Amino acid sequence: MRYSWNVACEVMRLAPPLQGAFREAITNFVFNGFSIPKGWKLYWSANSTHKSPECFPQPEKFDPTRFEGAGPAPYTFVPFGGGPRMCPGKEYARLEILVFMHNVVKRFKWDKLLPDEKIIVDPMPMPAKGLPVRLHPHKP
Ligand code: HEM
Repeated sequence: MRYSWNVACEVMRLAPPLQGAFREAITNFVFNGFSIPKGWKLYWSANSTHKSPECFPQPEKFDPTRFEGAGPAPYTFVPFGGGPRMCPGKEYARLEILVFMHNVVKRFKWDKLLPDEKIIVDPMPMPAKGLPVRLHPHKP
């Protein structure tokens, strides 16, 4: 299910379920010309890294092939964070997502009832009206 996971990753790139999180600087350092003192709280943003054209050419384009081969450079695709505090539920989430996708795709064709439904971020991205769909079983 490599392609399915590439599709799921591309969805999480464009709409990361968690926008980012906080860290504390453990030493003084300079980043992009900004001096960050030890002890400062920092916010790392999955959303802005995922939309950077340097990391992801044509960042607004939905393209699961970005994840083929070696895939994105380390620490550019971070829906589950990175480093020692990276999400410990990543593999469980992957299993759940793939099982869900497999069952929906194998059993149903589906239509969105609200084609232009907006996504609201509060603080997680969610379809504004709960994503109502009509399911059509492949085998009635
Ligand atoms: C699509 C699903 C999920 C996404 C996108 C996600 C994302 C994240 C992110 C971005 C972090 C912060 C990592 C960091 O600070 O570097 C995190 C932390 C965490 N996640 Fe998840 N997560 C998901 C599912 C889960 C599941 C299913 C579980 C448990 C069964 C879980 C448990 C945790 C825990 C306990 C932490 C805190 C880890 C720590 O601070 O050491 N997550 N997750």
